[in-house]
Amino acid sequence: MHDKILILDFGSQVTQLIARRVREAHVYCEIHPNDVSDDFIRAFAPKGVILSGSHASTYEDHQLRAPQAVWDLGVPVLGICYGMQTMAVQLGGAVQWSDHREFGYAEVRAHGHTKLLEGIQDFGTPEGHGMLKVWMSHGDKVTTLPPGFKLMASTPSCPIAGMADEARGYYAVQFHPEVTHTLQGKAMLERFVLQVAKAQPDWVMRDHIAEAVAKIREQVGDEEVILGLSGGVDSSVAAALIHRAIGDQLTCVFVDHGLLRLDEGKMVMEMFAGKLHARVIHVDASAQFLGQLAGVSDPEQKRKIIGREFVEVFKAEAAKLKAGGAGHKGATFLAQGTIYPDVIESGGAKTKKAVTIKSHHNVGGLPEQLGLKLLEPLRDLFKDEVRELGVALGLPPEMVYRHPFPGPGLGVRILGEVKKEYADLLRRADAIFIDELRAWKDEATGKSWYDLTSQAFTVFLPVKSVGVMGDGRTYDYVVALRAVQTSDFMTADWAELPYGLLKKVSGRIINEVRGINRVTYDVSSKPPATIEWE
Ligand SMILES: Nc1ncnc2c1ncn2[C@@H]1O[C@H](COP(=O)(O)OP(=O)(O)OP(=O)(O)O)[C@@H](O)[C@H]1O
Ligand SMILES: O=c1[nH]c(=O)c2[nH+]cn([C@@H]3O[C@H](COP(=O)(O)O)[C@@H](O)[C@H]3O)c2[nH]1
Ligand SMILES: NC(=O)CC[C@H](N)C(=O)O
Ligand SMILES: [Mg+2]
Repeated sequence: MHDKILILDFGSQVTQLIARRVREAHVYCEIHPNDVSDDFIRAFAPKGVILSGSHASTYEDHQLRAPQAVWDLGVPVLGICYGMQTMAVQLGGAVQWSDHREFGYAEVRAHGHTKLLEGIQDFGTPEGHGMLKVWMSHGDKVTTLPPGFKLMASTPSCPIAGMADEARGYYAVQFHPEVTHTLQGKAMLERFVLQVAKAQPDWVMRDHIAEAVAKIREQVGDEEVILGLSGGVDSSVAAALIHRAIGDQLTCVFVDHGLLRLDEGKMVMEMFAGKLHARVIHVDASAQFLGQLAGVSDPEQKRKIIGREFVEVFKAEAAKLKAGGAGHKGATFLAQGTIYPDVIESGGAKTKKAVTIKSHHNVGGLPEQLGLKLLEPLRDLFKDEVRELGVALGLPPEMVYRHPFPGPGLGVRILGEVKKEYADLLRRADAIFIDELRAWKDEATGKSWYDLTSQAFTVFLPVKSVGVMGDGRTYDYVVALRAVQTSDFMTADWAELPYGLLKKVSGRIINEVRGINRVTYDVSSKPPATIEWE
C-alpha cells in the first residue's frame, strides 16, 4: 500500500498537472470529482488533500464545495485558486468578486514564515522581501481570512494571495503552483506532500513493474487477451508489460485503418517481430474505415466513427481467435494502452467537470455491450511514467521516445472529409517533414530537431491555391507543418524550427509531391489552438 494524496477536481483545465507534480515527487495520487462521498474519502485514507481550481465562483455556485470529510480527516489540505476560495468560505472567511482580474504572469510577495514558502523565492526586493514569479488565473479573491489563518502571500491587486493555518496543516494559494510558469510551483507542491502531509515518496517505476505484473496475472487468470497495438509508446509498453505477465495468453492486433503514416505498418510489424516476441496480427481494415468515413466532415463525428470501427475490428479478431483453434479459447479481455490523461480528458474517471474539447477514440467511445472485459494496465500513469516503465521493461529508446501519434491518425489531420487521395498525398508530405527533422541537427545541443520537438506532423488542407512550376500554372493543395514543444501536451508552444530546415522541407514537399504546391507553418500555441487541427 502506497501513501496517497487525494486531489479533488472542481473543473479546472489544469487539474491533471497537480497530479503530475505530485507524482514527480514520487508520491502516489489520484484525481476524483469534488463531490465524492464522505465514505469514499474516509476509505481512500489520504495523507493529504489538494483542492483544484475551477471556472466557477463560490458566491454563484453554492454546491461546489469540498465534502465535510475533508475537514474531518485531520490531514493537511492545500487549496489552489478556487480551492483556496472554497476553503476560505467553508472555514469562515469570505470571497468577493473583483473587477480587477489577474490572468497570466504575476509577482507575489511571500509574507512571514510558513512551511510551504519558507526559503523559496525567485528574487528578493531591496527591502528584503522574498518574491515569487507565478501564474495567476482568477477574477475572485479572498477578502477575509478564516479564523486561525494567517497571511502567507500577496500581490498589489490581490492582498490575500496565500493563507495558512499551520496548526491544522491548511495552506492555500491564489496562484497555480501546478503550472511550470510558476517557477517554484513544483517545489511548493513537493513540500506540501513530503513535508506537510508527510507522504512516503515510494512511487517508483522499477517497483511498479512487479506490482503491475502481479495485478495483471490476478485479473486475467488463464483467460486470453487481445491488445490493440498501434506501435505508439503507450500500447507498446502495455504489450511488453502484459506479455511479461501472461506470455502467450496475449495476442496483439495492429489495425491498418488506411490512416497510418507512410510505411508505418511495415515498420511496426518489423519492430515487434524483433523486439517484443509477442504474437502480432496485422489487420487491413482500410476499406472498412474509409468506407464509413466517406461523406463525413464533422470532426467529432469522424472521431466517433473511427472509435466505433476500432471496436468492431477488435471484436471480430477476438471471435476469430476462438475459431482459429490451436489451443485458443477466444479472447475475453481487450487490452489498450490507455493512459491517465486519456481517462481524465474523456471523463472516464467520472471527473467530468471540465468541458469536452475533443473525444479521444479509445475512452468514452467504447460501446456498452463490448462483450470483452477491459485490461488497461497503464490507466493510472502519465506519459513520462509510461516511458520510464518502457525503459525499465527493456524496450528500445527509439520506440519509447517516438512522438505520439493519435489513434484516429491522419483522420484528424485531413480537415473535413477524408479521402484516400488526400491521405496518400499527406503521407508523402509528412514523411519528408519527419525525415528532415531527424536529419537536421541543432548545433548547440547536437540533438536532432525530431528529439527537440515533442510532436511534429503535417496537416492536409482541402483547399487549392495557384502556383507556377516549370513556367506552367498549378492549382494544387496546401499543407501545414506543425511542430510543438510541450512536456504534458496540455499546453504547448510552436517550435522555433530553423528557417533553413523549413526551407528544405517546403522545397522537397513541393518538388516531390505532385498535387501540393504550397506549404505553410503553423505558429499557434495551445491554448488557444490545440495541437491537432481536429
Ligand atoms: N492502429 C491501431 N491498431 C490497434 N490499436 C490501436 C491503433 N491505434 C490506436 N490503438 C489503440 O488505442 C490506444 C490509444 O492510442 P494512443 O495513440 O493514445 O496510444 P499509443 O498509440 O499506444 O501511443 P502514442 O500516444 O505514443 O501514440 C492505443 O494504446 C491502442 O491500444
Ligand atoms: O490516441 C489519441 N486519440 C485521439 O483521439 C487523440 N486526439 C488527440 N490526441 C493527441 O493528444 C495530444 C493533445 O492533442 P490536442 O491538443 O489536439 O487535443 C496530441 O498528442 C494529440 O496527437 C489523440 N490521441
Ligand atoms: N482558476 C480558478 O480557480 C478561478 C477561480 C474563480 N473562478 C475566479 O475567477 O477567481
Ligand atoms: Mg498512438
